[in-house]
Amino acid sequence: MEYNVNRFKELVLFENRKHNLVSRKTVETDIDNHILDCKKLLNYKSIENLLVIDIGTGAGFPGLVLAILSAKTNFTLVESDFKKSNFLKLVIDELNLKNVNVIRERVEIVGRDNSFRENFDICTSRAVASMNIMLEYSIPLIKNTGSVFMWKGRNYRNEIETAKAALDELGSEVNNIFTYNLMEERDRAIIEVKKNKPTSLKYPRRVGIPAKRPL
Ligand SMILES: C[S@@+](CC[C@H](N)C(=O)[O-])C[C@H]1O[C@@H](n2cnc3c(N)ncnc32)[C@H](O)[C@@H]1O
Repeated sequence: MEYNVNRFKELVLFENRKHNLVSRKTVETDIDNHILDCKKLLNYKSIENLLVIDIGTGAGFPGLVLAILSAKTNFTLVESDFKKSNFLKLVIDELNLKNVNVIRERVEIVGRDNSFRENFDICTSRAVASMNIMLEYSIPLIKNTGSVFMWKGRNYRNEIETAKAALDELGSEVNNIFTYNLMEERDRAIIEVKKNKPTSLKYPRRVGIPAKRPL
């Protein structure tokens, strides 16, 4: 497993020189922290044997890192960007990972597709959109009583405050907040939101609308 994490690291650094997958200025120094940040979920939650969907995986955070570390868990990675989704597929092939698949599509479209809708035990996402927008992307995809885990910075309380209407409208509530130190004291949080009822077919709205007119 550690070998695969190290190989993933090498591939990010190598491919990043050709394609702009992660901010070039900081990736060489920050990559270990990005990986550590992703791993933190496993300190709080056992994800073994679950069906997980990761939204906006980018170059692999957190969905691909967690997939490398959790061979018994099945991951679907949603990433609309062509270069990034190709990179995710390249890593999956190189490491011969059998527990991951990649969907190159906007999540608003995936969330309206019956083969994905209300299908996952948990959803993860890091640095994709503010919490109110993320809720509209993620809640339709998880099963009733499933959970969404959102990686946030120290500003998470404001995000929760702004997301109150979205939490309500989507029949969900903040269940837990895990805070930890990454670069500084208590600078990171993973917010767990629990779904309490099936999602109205109204959500997610059309591509671009959740971000343009957040709930
Ligand atoms: C800032 S990056 C973060 C990537 C990664 N999660 C991380 O923590 O490094 C946000 C990613 O989300 C993807 N994304 C944003 N909105 C999306 C949407 N509606 N559907 C699918 N992917 C989306 C972008 O293409 C981008 O790769």
